[in-house]
Amino acid sequence: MELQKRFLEKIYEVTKQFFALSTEEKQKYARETGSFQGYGNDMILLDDQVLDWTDRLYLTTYPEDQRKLKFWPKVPIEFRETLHEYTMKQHLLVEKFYKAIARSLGLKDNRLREMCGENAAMETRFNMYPPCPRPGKVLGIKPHADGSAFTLLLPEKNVEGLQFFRDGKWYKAPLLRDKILINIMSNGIYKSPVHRVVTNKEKERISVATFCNEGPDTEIEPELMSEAKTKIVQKD
Ligand SMILES: O=C(O)CCC(=O)C(=O)O
Ligand SMILES: [Fe+2]
Repeated sequence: MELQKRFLEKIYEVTKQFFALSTEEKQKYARETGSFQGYGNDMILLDDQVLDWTDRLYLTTYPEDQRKLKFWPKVPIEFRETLHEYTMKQHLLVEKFYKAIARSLGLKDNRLREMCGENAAMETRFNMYPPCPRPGKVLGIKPHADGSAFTLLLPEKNVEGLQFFRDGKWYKAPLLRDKILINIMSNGIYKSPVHRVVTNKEKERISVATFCNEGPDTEIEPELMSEAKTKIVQKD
């Protein structure tokens, strides 16, 4: 447990150190037009688009042959190695998680894994929200539901900001210490929660979100959910 805690701290540490670099240094990993990977803010899709109050680094981490290392920071020196280790740990967790979800849906243990394929894809987004002079006017991230099958989120443990929407109201997510929060896929049974991040005047906030999806060329068949639903109904 102590080891796990130290490892999660290391992820925060390298993330913080990366965002603390000069803009010039960070720009070496800048996102290219039309690509999601790299350093930078939102893709600009509309003239009057409101930008999120955030600095981001977005990287494909799995399968390994999909990585674009030119966007992987060389500074801090431990960044790449830490992200690789984190990805491998997350991959093991994802395997276990697929099993647990399949079981909870009344499906065979390997059903989701088979469907999502060995090469389930993972992308990691490092978010840094700087202190904001007008917190009431600007959001760190606008309301959204993650498009991933599920998200492993390492939220900042000292600074609040994440909120979830439920029954017409926003609720603050409690601060989590050395824990990963899992947001689950969207389907008729598990709902993908709408969330946002608010800003504050005093403190920067960091989070690391890993989006997990079925592998390339894989589609999750809609029948799976009917299969699951039927089983759940039969169980009741
Ligand atoms: O910063 C957070 O706590 C949430 C980040 C998030 O929702 C995202 O990156 O999709
Ligand atoms: Fe999100």
